[in-house]
Amino acid sequence: MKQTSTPPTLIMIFGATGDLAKRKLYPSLYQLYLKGSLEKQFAVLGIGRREWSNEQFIQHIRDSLMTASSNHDHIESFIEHCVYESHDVEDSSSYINLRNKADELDEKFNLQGNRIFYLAMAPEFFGTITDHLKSEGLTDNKGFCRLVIEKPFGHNLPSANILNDQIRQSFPEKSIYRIDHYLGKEMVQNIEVIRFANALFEPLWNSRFISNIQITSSEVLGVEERGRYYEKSGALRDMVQNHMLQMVALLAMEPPISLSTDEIRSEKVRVLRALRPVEGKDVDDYFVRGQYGPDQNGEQKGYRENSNVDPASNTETYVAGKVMIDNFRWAGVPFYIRTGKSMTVKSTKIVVQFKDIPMNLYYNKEHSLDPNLLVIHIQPDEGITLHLNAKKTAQGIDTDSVKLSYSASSVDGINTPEAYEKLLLDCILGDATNFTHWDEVRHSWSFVDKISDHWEKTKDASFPNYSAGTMGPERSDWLLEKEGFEWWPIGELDVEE
Ligand SMILES: NC(=O)C1=CN([C@@H]2O[C@H](COP(=O)(O)OP(=O)(O)OC[C@H]3O[C@@H](n4cnc5c(N)ncnc54)[C@H](OP(=O)(O)O)[C@@H]3O)[C@@H](O)[C@H]2O)C=CC1
Ligand SMILES: O=C1O[C@H](COP(=O)(O)O)[C@@H](O)[C@H](O)[C@H]1O
Repeated sequence: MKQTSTPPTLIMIFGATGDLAKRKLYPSLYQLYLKGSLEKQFAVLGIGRREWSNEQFIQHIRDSLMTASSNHDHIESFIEHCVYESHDVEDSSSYINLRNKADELDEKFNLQGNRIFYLAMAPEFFGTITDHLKSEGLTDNKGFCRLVIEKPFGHNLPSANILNDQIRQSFPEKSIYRIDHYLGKEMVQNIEVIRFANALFEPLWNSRFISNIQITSSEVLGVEERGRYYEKSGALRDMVQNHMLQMVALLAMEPPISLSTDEIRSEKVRVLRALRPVEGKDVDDYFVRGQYGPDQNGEQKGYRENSNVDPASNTETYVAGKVMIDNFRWAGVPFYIRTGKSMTVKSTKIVVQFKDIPMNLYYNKEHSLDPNLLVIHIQPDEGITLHLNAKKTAQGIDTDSVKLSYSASSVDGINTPEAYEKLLLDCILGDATNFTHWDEVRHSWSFVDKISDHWEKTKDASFPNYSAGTMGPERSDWLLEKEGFEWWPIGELDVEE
């Protein structure tokens, strides 16, 4: 089935031999190709350091697609559009070869000079690459030039600032597509629709009716082979600065006056500007950090036992926090967030807990009323569930909790597209709505830096403080308990199909 058709495009992937390209980018491009979203006029120019022949590259893509896709029928025609160029991004002299190759592909596939430069490489190379793309004339083409940048965008605000200044020398903000793959997830995109397309929710979406919002993104996997990266990052920079705060912004923003990229972004920025800064000793009241140790049976190893990890590492693999938004709508409503590695379940869920009704007519000693909840299931299940109270089917007026569920996969009957597929398509179409603007990045770092500054000054002597395979350190329960709340057990809230 043909989706939206796209303009002719050359997609230059820097880091074409790497993990991200193999696991996400080629399968996503192939899916777009299968759906007819890539016209015949497209080409992929893969760039890596290793000296591969074109045949080796094509075999690499074939392997990736054979594993990732269940439809192998069009692999051979797809890879006819893929070409490899060995190139060290630090070698200024070889950009001229790249330019020639890009021009050749332009002509061969009639790409009308449209180019996307996808930087799927370590961030230390981003600035060098963009400098050279401009100085060697790769951006002097007659079509559009877009730059896709992978995370992490800097390590803190000062480094993000430097990086931003550098890439802005070569690309204007409107041509920069900073990836946050959570913004490509179906149910993250659905947050806006649930809020703004339902008369039922929007009038209640404020501090008068909502008592707290909980966002959990838990992973079962540990840090595995990514110790080198993770040691410098930790959960706060890896997940909170980007994905978690983006979800907070989408949940908390005011209705935009239109669905244009600029209007949505500016509402998100206003939320990020309103985040209550947490610094110094206050960090210990608002945030909890954790690091996993081995599990009770010794089957799963602890974080400190991973390769490229300091055996006395102070890096957090878990963060829970209370985020306050100091504006009129959200005064006094805590947004609790938590994310971590090596936890019990792989799950991302948002639980919106409504305030209790003013007087419970149905209260008796045996049972109290459950609060109304709206659960937004981001992954692995996708959908929404509304938890209500209704009369028990029996004599009397006893109440029971009931759930109204919508499961995206069972209703729509299709697998939702992978986040990267949607984001690549958006980029080819020139829609930057689901990418992060510099202002969002700037405010997120500013919030997160104050927390990491405090943590860097103070070692956590209790690390490791949760066992692999559990829901994090006990102190994260205290964070809610002291305010009369508790984490909703996300493992038990699955959407009912
Ligand atoms: N992997 C993932 O799931 C995710 C990755 N990311 C981000 O994506 C980016 C890439 O990650 P990932 O694919 O895992 O990294 P890899 O280490 O697997 O790949 C790195 C790539 O960079 C290339 N490279 C390194 N140095 C040079 C150089 N001097 N000149 C040319 N090419 C070079 C490598 O080429 P060669 O091997 O030929 O030397 C390789 O293709 C990172 O920013 C990461 O943070 C973000 C989210 C998820
Ligand atoms: O960006 C990242 O996200 C993944 C989690 O993504 P998900 O789509 O599987 O929820 C995380 O594992 C990784 O550490 C982080 O860099």
